Amino acid sequence: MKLTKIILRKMTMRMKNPFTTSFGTVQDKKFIIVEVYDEQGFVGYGECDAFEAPWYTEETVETCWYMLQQFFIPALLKQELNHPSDVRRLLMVYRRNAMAKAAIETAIWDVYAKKQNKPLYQVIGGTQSTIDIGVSIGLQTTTAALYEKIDQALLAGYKRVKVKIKPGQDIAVIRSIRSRYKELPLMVDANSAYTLDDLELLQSLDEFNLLMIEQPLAADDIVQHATLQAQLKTPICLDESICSLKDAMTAIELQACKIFNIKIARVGGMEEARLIHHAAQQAGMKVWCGGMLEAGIGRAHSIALASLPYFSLPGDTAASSHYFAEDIISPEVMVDQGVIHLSQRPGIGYDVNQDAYEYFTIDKQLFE
Ligand SMILES: O=C(O)CCC(=O)C1=CC=C[C@@H](O)[C@@H]1C(=O)O
Ligand SMILES: [Mg+2]
Repeated sequence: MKLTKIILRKMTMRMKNPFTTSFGTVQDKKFIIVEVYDEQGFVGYGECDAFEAPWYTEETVETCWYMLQQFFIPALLKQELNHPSDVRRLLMVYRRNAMAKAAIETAIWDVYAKKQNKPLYQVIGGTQSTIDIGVSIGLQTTTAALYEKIDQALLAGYKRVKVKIKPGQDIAVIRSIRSRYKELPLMVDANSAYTLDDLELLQSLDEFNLLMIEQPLAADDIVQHATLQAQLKTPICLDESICSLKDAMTAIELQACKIFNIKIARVGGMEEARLIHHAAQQAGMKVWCGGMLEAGIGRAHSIALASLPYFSLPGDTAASSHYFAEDIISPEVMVDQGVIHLSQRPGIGYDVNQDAYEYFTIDKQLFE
């Protein structure tokens, strides 16, 4: 397979509701789409999940555009590729910049699957034709607003609820949720808002029967997470700390967590995500697929990933309509009573909705 043409698009889509974490708020989601064409005219799509500001990881929309334009596109355009897994090796000489790498690598996986006339999920080794889905609820300003979001999620049939916490908006909030929803499969995500000085506070979350606590400490605190996990009953799930297979192996070795949230963008591509899945399986750790408030193309890739055999906990890939009034794919991602049925069509399994796609494009660059 040879890539003959690549198009980068900068897009912006207004989210139905602003999403707030311990870092800040996203209302207008800016992102990049990578379109790759091969010599036979097949086209594949990848989405870059970086946010506008570097609060989740160090990458931004602009740094990803730059890395793609200056390094990753020149490295891959006109290259003869035997398999999409070659991309991981070809881009390894460039340090980090995982989200920019993942955007082009996933587009190449899509082309490859379309050339094989097979659904991407089967090409990567996925075996589950349905996957369970939960929702992630951002920080709310009132308890009433939080209850309303939880009620909506339950009404739609989502399989679990994740709520964000931060210092000052933690124990009392979780206590009130738990007293109102006794059986709710519930977890919390701190997005690195605590330190080991908060040990007692984090231990007091043990009484609420949470599925897990996601990323309580800083991204580079793998050792500190091991210290914390040894003193908590609730499983720790690592998100921001795991940016590569190597990070995953370190966390396994140190017993820093019991669960990984795998995101294709954060780890640098579909191949790295698969390797982390396989390592977790060998180590007996649980995995699930996170979300990045992505539009339909990123969402489709995450859905394919979550079909790998060892993904067992509900993911964050909620329906398109949960985030946006209109998505850039057709059909949109639908969730039926908390379940997504994998598309059996070739590649990512969704078409681009051309009208919406053009409408949300704010910049475009062609490489040949
Ligand atoms: O619904 C989704 O796409 C998941 C939303 C979500 O929880 C997150 C998205 C992006 C960054 C973080 O705030 C966060 C996470 O940490 O998992
Ligand atoms: Mg998280």
